[in-house]
Amino acid sequence: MSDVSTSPDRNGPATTAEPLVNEAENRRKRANLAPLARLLPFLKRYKLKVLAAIAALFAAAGATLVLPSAIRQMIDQGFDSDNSQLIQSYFLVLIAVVAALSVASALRYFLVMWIGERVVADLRRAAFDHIVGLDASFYDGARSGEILSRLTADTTQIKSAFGASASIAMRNLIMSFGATVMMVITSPHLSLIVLAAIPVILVPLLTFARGVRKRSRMAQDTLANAIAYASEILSNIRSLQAFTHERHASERFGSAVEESFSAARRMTAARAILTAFAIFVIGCSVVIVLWIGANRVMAGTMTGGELSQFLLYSVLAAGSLAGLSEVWGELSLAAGAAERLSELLDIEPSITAPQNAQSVLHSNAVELGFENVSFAYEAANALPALTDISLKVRPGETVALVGPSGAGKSTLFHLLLRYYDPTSGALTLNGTDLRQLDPRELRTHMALVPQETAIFAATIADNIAFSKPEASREEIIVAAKAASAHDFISAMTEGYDTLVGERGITLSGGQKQRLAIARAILKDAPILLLDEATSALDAESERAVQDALDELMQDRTTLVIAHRLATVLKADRIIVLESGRILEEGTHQQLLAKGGLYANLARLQFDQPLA
Ligand SMILES: Nc1ncnc2c1ncn2[C@@H]1O[C@H](COP(=O)(O)OP(=O)(O)OP(=O)(O)O)[C@@H](O)[C@H]1O
Repeated sequence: MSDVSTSPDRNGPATTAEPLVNEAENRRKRANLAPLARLLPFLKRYKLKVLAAIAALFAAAGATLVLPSAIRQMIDQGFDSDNSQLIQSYFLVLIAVVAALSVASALRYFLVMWIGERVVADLRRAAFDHIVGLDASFYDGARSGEILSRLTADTTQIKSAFGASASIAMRNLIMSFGATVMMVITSPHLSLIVLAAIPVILVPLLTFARGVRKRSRMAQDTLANAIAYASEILSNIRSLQAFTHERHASERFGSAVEESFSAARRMTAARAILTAFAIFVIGCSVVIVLWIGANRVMAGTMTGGELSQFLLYSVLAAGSLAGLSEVWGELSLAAGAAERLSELLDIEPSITAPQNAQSVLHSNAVELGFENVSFAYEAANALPALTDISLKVRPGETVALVGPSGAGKSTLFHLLLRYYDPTSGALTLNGTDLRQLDPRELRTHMALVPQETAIFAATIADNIAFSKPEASREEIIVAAKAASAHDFISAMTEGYDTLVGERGITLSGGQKQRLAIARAILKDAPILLLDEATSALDAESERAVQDALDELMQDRTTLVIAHRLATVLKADRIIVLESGRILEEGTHQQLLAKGGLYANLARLQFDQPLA
């Protein structure tokens, strides 16, 4: 039997699921920076800070560009002892420039990092809000590890782009432009030589940088795979241990990590060579300029100060250009990440509220209807899971669903909860088509007790209040008492404040079920969807759970996937499903008398003397 609350995992290991997007397509798109534009709305929220950061950036660049000409003045005039007064004030000005540079740089750093962190925080929130609103058919094909990696690794990549890289790129752009202009002003002749050399330096640098980027992409992809695998393993750790699969898992994770290490190593080696190359080429060009300049100074066509000034500007210009080529790679990585995130943000949930959604009157008298409902899951080769189901569940009635595994019982619940819409036919609530309702509002009318209870790493009280977060402690206790859970909760060291482990690892199966029932009681919804567990509860827990369920089912329209004789005996009607069709319908006695599938199932499943 399946747990309707965790349908994404039902199709076996998530490794078989398709990746969200085609990887080759992804690589093609990564080549340009356009996807970063998608993030502009996030930036626009902080306009003032962005403007301040740009101002600080210009101030820092301006101060840096002032320094070489200050040094030239000092060399050409300062060492002349006639001007000793001048030189003193000159150094004071220089200190003021350095002070301005340091303040502007600190401001730039703070603002840019702040913006980066803020944008990523907003982006993570927006992505999470979006993801939790996506419908079941999205999760049928998604890997949770991959989604997590988008929420963490991709956003981190964007943070570094918005933080460090974007500011370095802008600073380098401004600096290379400013320094080039100053070079030309200082010495047009030497500038010509340097400008002619720029393509010789840049072309191989950019080509090489592309190789670095490709390798770094590979390192990232392999790491994402390793992380997706680890998250899959951790969420199934018990089964892993039960099948003593640890060594295999460690080997697989180990080799994924090693693969990502060697990809990172290749990237680092390429980067190291790039750095050596850049330093060599830039160094040589500086030496050549120095060489030519020195000859000009000796020939008396240039002053020593001019040459120093020019050299400093050319070092600044060349350094900025080299830096630019490096951050370009990082920016395009961030563009790749932004692209991946945008794809996720662009996925529209297919189950949405219609415009002018009708609302359901809150009342306990709810009638459910299936009118010629057929449904097939979207998965490739999926056979129809339900075919031509017509059924009415009257207000307050309890209908038990019985049938062999795969008959479509959980699918009926999925459609009622509007995880999916039927392929044809309609489901109704008090006569209104469910598609006319907001799925969120619809679900407030239903309480689901799944076969496997989702327990969160929180206190027992918080776990019960999951269905009604505003519930008071008294309400929680009343619900727990009605669910026969109060006694075992009170026996715990910290009672309702006891922390339970992730997925309720510290609780027994029966205890978790009773918490789920308490949750449903607290929700107090008029429709009850109950997926009974077959897990072997001892007789006492079974009775406790049964009492709790009886209490819960009172006066509610109830659909129950039945595994207990007690449940089918109490049901007003039993519907027998097979291969997605209704095969038989009636009370326990009527169906037994018929001697059909139900009689067979009852004999096998309930393992009880059949009255
Ligand atoms: N998310 C899904 N994607 C594709 N096919 C699915 C999905 N969920 C269920 N199915 C298929 O739909 C059919 C009906 O499944 P369903 O879970 O409703 O049966 P069930 O009667 O609840 O079975 P069980 O008692 O074993 O849980 C099965 O053939 C199943 O393989």
